[in-house]
Amino acid sequence: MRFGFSTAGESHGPGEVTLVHGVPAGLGLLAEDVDRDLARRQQGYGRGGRQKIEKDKVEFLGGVRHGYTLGSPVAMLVRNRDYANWEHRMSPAPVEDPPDPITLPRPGHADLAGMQKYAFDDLRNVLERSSARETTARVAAGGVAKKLLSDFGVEIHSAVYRIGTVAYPKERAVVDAARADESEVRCPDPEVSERMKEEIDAARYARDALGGEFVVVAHGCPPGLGSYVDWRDKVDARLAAAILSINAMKGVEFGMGFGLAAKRSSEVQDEILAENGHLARASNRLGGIEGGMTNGEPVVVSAAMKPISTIAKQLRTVDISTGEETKAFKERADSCAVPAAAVIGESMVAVVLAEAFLEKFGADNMTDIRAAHDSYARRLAEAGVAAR
Ligand SMILES: Cc1cc2nc3c(=O)[nH]c(=O)nc-3n(C[C@H](O)[C@H](O)[C@H](O)COP(=O)(O)O)c2cc1C
Ligand SMILES: C=C(O[C@@H]1CC(C(=O)O)=C[C@@H](OP(=O)(O)O)[C@H]1O)C(=O)O
Repeated sequence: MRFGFSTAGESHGPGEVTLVHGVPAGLGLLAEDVDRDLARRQQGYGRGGRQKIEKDKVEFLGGVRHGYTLGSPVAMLVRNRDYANWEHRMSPAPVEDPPDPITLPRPGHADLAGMQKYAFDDLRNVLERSSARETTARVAAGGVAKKLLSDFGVEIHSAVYRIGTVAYPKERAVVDAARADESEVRCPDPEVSERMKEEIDAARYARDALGGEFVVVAHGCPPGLGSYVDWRDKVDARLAAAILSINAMKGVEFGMGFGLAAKRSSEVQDEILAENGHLARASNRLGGIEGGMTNGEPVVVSAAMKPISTIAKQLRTVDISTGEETKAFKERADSCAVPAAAVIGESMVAVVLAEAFLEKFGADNMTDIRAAHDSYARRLAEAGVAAR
């Protein structure tokens, strides 16, 4: 089965579940490989009270034995500690005194269309699954994908380069992404990080919230992941879908992104140079992808996140139970989640690249995959067309 994953779980239910299929046998995999990114996803200046309650840790329920994958689906559980406070409201079994329905949909959240689509009169039934708490389960899948990729020298980092109106040059964020963990907002520049934090404080003080932009960089991808042959195989299209599937993402770019539309060709294409028997590029303005395939340069994907929609400055809405105009439902929320979204972005990029990697090199077991990978690298080197 092709590498990929599904998730289950509600935000305040018992836990977040991930089922990763198509994982090759023989991949070394420890809980700490997953827990590292679960912890990073919980961090970030501007998060709400929920992160003080949760301490996300993975439990493997299937697919791993004595530290190695078995080739069977990898099943993972992250328990929601907050469930202890929600057992009555989120009980899977019927309850005698159900809570009052919530009928004031928030503009910008999934509430209204979700109630219309699934015939709910209580938007809690929508909110619980549309909440970005689900991204915990995605980051668990990303942990498996990242471990596979790192065994072949592929490393993935991210950095935040805009929060609200405070921006840092994207090109510099790309170069310094490996240092972003040092910043509470995941921006590699300490001075800009402080200004971003002030921007978040100011928005929160105004009972409002913020979005921003982040970039994910994958170093060490071999050329030829993805394909130009079929539209479904193009790796940039798959990465774009994966990024846009993250809650609140409204735009995705590769390399210099939309900025290239205003340039002349000679200012955009990455010239090919011969360098000591290798090929090199004079630049990486296209973000490491040409013709729907990786080209051996770092893959550079960035995304724009819209501001959080649950705000204390409640926006106008209509009470679905009465038809009366009123103010939107409000509960505990983040005021900025761009730093967390960047970590989720890393995970989704890792999943897509791992899938494309296993398509290219086989998927049954690590020994055969390594042999195919090394043979490909040898052929490119012998032909003098290996990337730097
Ligand atoms: C890490 C993360 C945390 C989020 N936290 C909140 C939040 O606390 N409150 C909220 O209203 N939306 C939050 N969102 C955004 C909503 O989940 C998202 O806007 C909603 O699911 C509707 O989907 P859409 O924005 O993609 O259309 C968060 C998103 C991410 C990625
Ligand atoms: C719980 C997480 O994110 C949540 C995403 C979210 C939303 O509406 O998307 C709403 C908030 O949850 P709560 O209502 O419990 O405060 C966020 O904190 C998480 O990322 O772990």
